[in-house]
Amino acid sequence: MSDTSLGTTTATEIDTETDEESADRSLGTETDNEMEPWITDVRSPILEAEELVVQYGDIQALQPVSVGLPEKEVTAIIGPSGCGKSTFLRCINRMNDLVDAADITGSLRFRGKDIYDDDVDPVALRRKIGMVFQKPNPFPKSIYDNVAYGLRIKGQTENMDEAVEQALKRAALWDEVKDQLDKSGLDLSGGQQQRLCIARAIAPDPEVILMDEPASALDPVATSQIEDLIAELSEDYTVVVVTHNMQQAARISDKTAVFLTGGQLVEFDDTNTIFENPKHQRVEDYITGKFG
Ligand SMILES: Nc1ncnc2c1ncn2[C@@H]1O[C@H](COP(=O)(O)OP(=O)(O)OP(=O)(O)O)[C@@H](O)[C@H]1O
Repeated sequence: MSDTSLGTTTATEIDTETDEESADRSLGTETDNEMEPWITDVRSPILEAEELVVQYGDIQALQPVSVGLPEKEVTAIIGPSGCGKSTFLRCINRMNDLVDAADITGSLRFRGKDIYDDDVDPVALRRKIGMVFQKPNPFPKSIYDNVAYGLRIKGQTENMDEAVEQALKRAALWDEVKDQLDKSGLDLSGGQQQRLCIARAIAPDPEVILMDEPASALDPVATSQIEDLIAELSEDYTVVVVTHNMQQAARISDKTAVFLTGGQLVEFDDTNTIFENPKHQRVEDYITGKFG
């Protein structure tokens, strides 16, 4: 395993749980609780939510959510507007820490370690669990400096050129920008900017990449490039992607989580099953466009 240190917690501590124990817990005793039926049969999930609840003041954005997400696969999160998709995604790298009103209970484990434990440094966590947002948001800096940013924060001083090149290649942007690395990231097209943001997220060598509607602000060609890129990235990374676009979810994901009104995770399964043979009528109604 690569460096999974989350601040003061050592990789060794995180490693202490065996795959078997992890799977046991994910399949375990919680199934007798009606509120969390989607402890799934994902073996050795890299991320596990257990009874995760988010409240913004009086608004309960997430009902108790329990789910295990598979490693090096793409999980799509779908559901109607306001059902808690972004809230769930932002919990995974503690972005909701930045929202004063957010009250989070339950647990969310990354490789068995609860990321809400006191000894987890959120900044270190976000290097392991990077995020890409709906609207491309490159820094007003050069292409090179955008990608080098996370590496510098991490304290890296050597082999910067190679690392920047590698990240740009992995984000399928290198060929388009290799001769203009000093150009401002803001001068790229929307699709290029989003791939630059993906390069910035993967430069510090994360294990998980969270994407919140990464293509919804892009044209069809740029969208298709991002979708192809997501497929490539899942060979090396765990990708969790929120999308409003059900066809996109069906195209790009291995697993799909369906959240419905009230912040309830109603169904989680293989993407083919969700789209072809969902277990819940409400999910079928949503998938077939009867509501939402
Ligand atoms: N910072 C916040 N303060 C208060 N309420 C919030 C905040 N962020 C989200 N909410 C509320 O929490 C609920 C879930 O919001 P969230 O953005 O997670 O849903 P979503 O499914 O991602 O929606 P969309 O598809 O429209 O982006 C909504 O009722 C929303 O209004």
